[in-house]
Amino acid sequence: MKKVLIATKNEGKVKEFTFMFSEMGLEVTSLLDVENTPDVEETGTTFAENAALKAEEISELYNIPVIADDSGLVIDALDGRPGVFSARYAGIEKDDNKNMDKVLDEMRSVPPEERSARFVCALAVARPGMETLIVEGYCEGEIGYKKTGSNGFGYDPIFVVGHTSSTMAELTKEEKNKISHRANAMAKLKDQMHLLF
Ligand SMILES: O=P(O)(O)OP(=O)(O)OP(=O)(O)OC[C@H]1O[C@@H](n2cnc3c(O)ncnc32)[C@H](O)[C@@H]1O
Ligand SMILES: [Mg+2]
Repeated sequence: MKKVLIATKNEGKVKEFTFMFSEMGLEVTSLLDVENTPDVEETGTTFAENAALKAEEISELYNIPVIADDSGLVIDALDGRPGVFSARYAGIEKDDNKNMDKVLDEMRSVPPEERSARFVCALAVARPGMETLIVEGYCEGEIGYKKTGSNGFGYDPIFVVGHTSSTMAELTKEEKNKISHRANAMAKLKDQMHLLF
C-alpha cells in the first residue's frame, strides 16, 4: 500500500487522516512515527500559510511529497479568534480543556443568535521542486454553552454542528469524517491525489 507522510504531531488529526486515506487505499505516516523531527514555527497569519510552511519544511527535509494540515476554530463574536492561534489559545501547553474553557468564558454573555462559528482546515501538498498545492475546507456551526460528547478532539465538545443539535464530539468518527472541515478539504484533494502519489 502506498504511503503518505502527514507533517503533523496531532494524534486527533492522524486518526482522521488514517481513516480518510485508507478509503483511497493509502497508508498514513506522521511526524509521530519519526524521531527528532523539527517543530515547524507557524509564523503565518492564515491557515493556508501555516499549512504550506509545515508541508514545505518537512518535504525539503526528507525530499518526498508531504501533506500538512493547519486548522482551527473561527468565532464571529470574537472577531475570528482563536483562528490560527487555536492550538495555543489558553497557553503554549496546547491544553484542549483550557482552550475550550477560555472560549466558553469569553462567549458567556453572547446571545444565541450571535454564536456562529466555523472550523477551517487548510491542506498543503508540498513536492520537491514543484509548486505547493493548497485546498481549504469549512464546517459551519455555533458555540455551545458547555462541553458535550467525548469523540473527536480539540474544540469538538463545544462546537454545535450547523442545522443539528449535536456537538462535533457527539458524532461518530464516520459521521464526523463525512461533514467536517477536514473531510471537506480532503474531498477537494481527492481528485488530485493520483497526480501526487
Ligand atoms: O500543527 P500540527 O502538528 O498539525 O498540530 P496542532 O495541534 O498544532 O494543529 P494546528 O496548529 O493546526 O492547530 C489546530 C488547533 O485547532 C483545533 N482543531 C483542529 N481541527 C479540529 C477538529 O477537527 N476538531 C476540534 N478542534 C480542532 C485543534 O485542537 C488545535 O487546537
Ligand atoms: Mg500546530
